[in-house]
Amino acid sequence: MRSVIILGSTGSIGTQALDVIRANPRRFEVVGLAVGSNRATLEAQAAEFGVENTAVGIDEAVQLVRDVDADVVLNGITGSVGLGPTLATLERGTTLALANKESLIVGGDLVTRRAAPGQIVPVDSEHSAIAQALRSGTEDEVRRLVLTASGGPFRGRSRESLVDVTPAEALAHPTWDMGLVVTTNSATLVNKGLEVIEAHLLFDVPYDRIDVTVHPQSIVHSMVEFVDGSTIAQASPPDMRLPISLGLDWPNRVAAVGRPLDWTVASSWTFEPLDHSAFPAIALAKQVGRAGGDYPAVFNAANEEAVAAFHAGRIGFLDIVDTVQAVVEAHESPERELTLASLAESERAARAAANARIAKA
Ligand SMILES: NC(=O)C1=CN([C@@H]2O[C@H](COP(=O)(O)OP(=O)(O)OC[C@H]3O[C@@H](n4cnc5c(N)ncnc54)[C@H](OP(=O)(O)O)[C@@H]3O)[C@@H](O)[C@H]2O)C=CC1
Ligand SMILES: CC(=O)[C@@H](O)[C@H](O)COP(=O)(O)O
Ligand SMILES: [Mn+2]
Repeated sequence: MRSVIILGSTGSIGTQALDVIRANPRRFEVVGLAVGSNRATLEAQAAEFGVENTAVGIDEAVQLVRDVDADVVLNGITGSVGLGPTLATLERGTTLALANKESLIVGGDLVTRRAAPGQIVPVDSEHSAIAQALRSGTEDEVRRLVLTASGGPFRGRSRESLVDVTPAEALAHPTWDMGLVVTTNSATLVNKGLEVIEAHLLFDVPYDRIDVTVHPQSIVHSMVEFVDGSTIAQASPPDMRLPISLGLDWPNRVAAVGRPLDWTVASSWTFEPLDHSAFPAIALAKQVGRAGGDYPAVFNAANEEAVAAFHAGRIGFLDIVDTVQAVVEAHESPERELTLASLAESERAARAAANARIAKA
């Protein structure tokens, strides 16, 4: 029996994790639940799963992780606010099933340095796919990681045609049903930019050996190219319960957690190159990833502010990445060593810079 703490239990990742656990009551036991503010759903979940330890808000989530014994903590909180619980989990020595990519990207080596080998198990679909594919070869046999991107709801559109797109259009993801922030990030391709940095930090592969290809069907979740020219891809219908289940009990597979591909019907999987002129976010993310230090945190913080402003009707869709780019370009990294305190200050300054630009838009 694996004991599990779920952070963000009311969200898309959290509720799908509870689906996995509900279907496998002899394999998993929930010992802690944390949410942002949705107390009513939290209480219903705690009653259903018999959970005594619950938390509301980030400070309580950090305390929950510190106080409660568990085999694995699933971090399904959205945003860089998830950094505290990520660090608390690693410091306690508990396995971290990581959906909250922002905490890794923002913390960078402040996070990776605290993690024992294998302590972080990726839940993000692309990184779970890569982790599965990497089991086919040794580290020095890996030539390249290839992340797939759905292309989002605006795939194939020119930059000019995106000026007036609405939040509702941006939230109409073609293949995945996810929370508001990650869905918006899929539309701008900021999500894929973040995922390139996430892949670099998780698998220690240099940026010039991490590629992205657009795969609108979201069936191939990512690939590893090996030195002999062989490429191993992980494929399954788009359903986060599969990578979540692997995150909860890596490297063991949970039977019947997802439906397999149906080979009795005709289907096509297609791949196409990125359109960097319409979607500059991935090139920008690689630039901040290479710069390192607090640059990824600045990129993410500016994006979080711009996404909120877009949904509040304060800026247009193209202003999201334009704001991030302007904040990153104006940022001067402090000479001092990166610490949690300096990171918090860099994020605060980036949010202020983003909001100053948004106010003028
Ligand atoms: N959804 C998906 O399929 C995928 C998601 N991810 C990543 O997983 C993470 C979660 O995404 P998703 O589930 O879609 O997001 P949702 O918006 O659906 O859920 C967010 C969860 O975080 C909780 N939360 C928000 N703020 C706080 C806080 N301050 N303290 C504690 N809990 C908080 C929310 O609680 P409340 O309901 O009370 O506000 C909610 O439970 C993101 O990092 C995302 O990028 C990665 C791959 C796929
Ligand atoms: C399911 C998942 O992992 C998301 O992060 C997904 O990758 C979003 O899809 P795209 O960013 O490829 O549109
Ligand atoms: Mn993903």
